[in-house]
Amino acid sequence: MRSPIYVAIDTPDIARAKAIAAKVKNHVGGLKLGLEFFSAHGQAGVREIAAIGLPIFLDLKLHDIPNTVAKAVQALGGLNPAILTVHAAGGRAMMEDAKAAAPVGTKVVAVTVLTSLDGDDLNAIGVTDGDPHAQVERLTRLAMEAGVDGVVCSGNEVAAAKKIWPKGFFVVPGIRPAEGHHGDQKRVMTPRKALDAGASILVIGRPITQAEDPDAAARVIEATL
Ligand SMILES: O=c1ccn([C@@H]2O[C@H](COP(=O)(O)O)[C@@H](O)[C@H]2O)c(=O)[nH]1
Repeated sequence: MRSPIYVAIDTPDIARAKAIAAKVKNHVGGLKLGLEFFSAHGQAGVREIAAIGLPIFLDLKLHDIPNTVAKAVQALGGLNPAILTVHAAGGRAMMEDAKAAAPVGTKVVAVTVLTSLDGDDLNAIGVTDGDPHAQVERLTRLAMEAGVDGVVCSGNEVAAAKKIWPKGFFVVPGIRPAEGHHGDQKRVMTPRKALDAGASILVIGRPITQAEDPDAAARVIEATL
């Protein structure tokens, strides 16, 4: 069975991105490319990384009016990403139109509450109950009604999201293999606990990419699953 680990290759340096991808390719399930890489290298860069042969998760977190997002999804369609993200906060019509515009084999997944946000951050942007859990539940229901394939949430909420949407696809970032430095992530969980709670895939960046030996780091994490 394919590993649930998708490595977040967050760098604008294409040589470094290729080197990391080549190192980890035998022990992970896929590669995630996000805004940092895409802003630097666009679709041509994505094709170069896809040539390594692993499924590509294009994490662009699209968030705009429905027509604009649908046209962007259409423009990205030729890349046939395995997974593509939009923001659930863009609303139901935006998610419906994103799904309708995506290629048949692409899972469209909606970001609920970024794992870098906590209750105080939510209060500051007007989510008045300031409760990440409640907001993830609310946006999971909306994403399910909109007909996308699943949601992105932290390991802390994935069990509740799965209860709402048993057939959903759950992407869990904010993965930290051990206690210690979380960087900018505020809602974190270990890989084992996140899988047990219901994650479909685990997104792991710096704990692998910043390791001296990224392949060894991926294998150590895989052994805990
Ligand atoms: O809520 C979210 C949504 C996406 N991400 C992305 O996942 C990786 C996490 O990287 P780490 O280095 O493991 O922290 C990164 O690419 C984010 O853009 C997220 O962290 N949280």
